[in-house]
Amino acid sequence: MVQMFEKIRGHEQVVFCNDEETGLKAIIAIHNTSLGPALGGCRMQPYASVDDALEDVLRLSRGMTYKCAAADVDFGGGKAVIIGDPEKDKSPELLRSFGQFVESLNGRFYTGTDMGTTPEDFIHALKETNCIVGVDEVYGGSGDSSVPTAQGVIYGLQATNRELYGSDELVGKSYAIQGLGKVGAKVAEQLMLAGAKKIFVTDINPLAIDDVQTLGKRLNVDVEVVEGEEIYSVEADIFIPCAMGGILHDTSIDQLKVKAVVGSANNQLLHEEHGRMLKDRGILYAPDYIVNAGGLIQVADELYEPNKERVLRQTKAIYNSLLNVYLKAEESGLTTVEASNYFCEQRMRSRAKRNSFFSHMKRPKWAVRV
Ligand SMILES: NC(=O)C1=CN([C@@H]2O[C@H](COP(=O)(O)OP(=O)(O)OC[C@H]3O[C@@H](n4cnc5c(N)ncnc54)[C@H](O)[C@@H]3O)[C@@H](O)[C@H]2O)C=CC1
Ligand SMILES: O=C(O)CCC(=O)C(=O)O
Repeated sequence: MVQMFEKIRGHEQVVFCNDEETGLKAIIAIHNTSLGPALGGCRMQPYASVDDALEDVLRLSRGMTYKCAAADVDFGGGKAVIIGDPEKDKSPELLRSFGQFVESLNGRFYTGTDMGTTPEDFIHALKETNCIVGVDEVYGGSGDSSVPTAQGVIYGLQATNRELYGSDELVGKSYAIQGLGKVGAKVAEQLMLAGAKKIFVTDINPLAIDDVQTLGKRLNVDVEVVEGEEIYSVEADIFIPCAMGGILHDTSIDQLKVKAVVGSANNQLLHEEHGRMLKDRGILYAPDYIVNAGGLIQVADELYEPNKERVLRQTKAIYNSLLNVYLKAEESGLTTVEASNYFCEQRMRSRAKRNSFFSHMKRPKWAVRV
């Protein structure tokens, strides 16, 4: 018992959802609601154990607290994981059952897609709860959140080029992209359109590789496909992780030949100390939760009635946030993650009295859907 509380230290609430009839086994973690109700996607994965699932949801939900603070949205950090194979174990009943558990939290947790789940899945959950975001526009949602996420990565790359080379220009540089899914493919396309000199890519999905190669030929950009972990050792200006987390560790950091890492993947650092290791190697690290906040900004905005223009404007703020973090890290000797955490914790402390625990219903300004 004591051990379990030790494990969830720092989190407000962890809910284990078990429905034997539909086979649902899920965990919802609410990390911190001092800025507002928790918001974060729901991942479905065939975790090897409940411990692995718990560890993932705890890390991801903590990341959401910082992401909300960095993006300046009045929401807190939460996330959910469903234990199961997204190809085999999904059913409308399972997703409705998940929706019922979300509803039982009475507006303390809003959720939507993440890896392994799609906006279509959540149409079933939406039948049981209003606390669902990111479904298609025809169902009242704001649609594909990977569009602003990819745009945010581009702003992050521009800010990083400014820091490294004194200019925002994406043109003439080389980039290494890991993962060409919803976000990575869009980033690759924008870089090619912006005149990138060369793009190294890797993905386990051959179709995603074919698409990017076809586009490279059409736009006359040199696209080189590399296998798996080779992506860590290519000679490029910036590495862009857009697949799984935990990929920046002792071995991969040793191999990196880039000047910076700027990508969408959540929880890129295996441990926070790896931020120090990157700094010591002279590699500029853009904290993932700043760079990949575009999707969050869109789904948070959706709860006040979707407005694409407003989302784009707020996503653009990623550029300045990142430059501020780089400056703070440079002046203070902190790593970029420590500098960024510092800003977020400051914001949480200053807002906590206004958006306090359980009080979102009382906030007069915004009509959060309940
Ligand atoms: N979609 C969004 O708006 C947001 C996504 N993120 C994060 O960004 C990352 C990418 O998200 P999406 O593009 O939406 O996911 P996705 O599932 O559409 O794409 C992931 C891609 O990575 C590839 N991949 C998987 N394992 C790989 C491996 N070992 N090596 C190379 N490629 C591999 C997959 O084949 C797929 O093409 C995830 O970490 C996600 O949590 C973060 C914030 C928002
Ligand atoms: O992008 C989304 O749909 C929601 C936000 C989220 O879960 C994330 O940023 O990881």
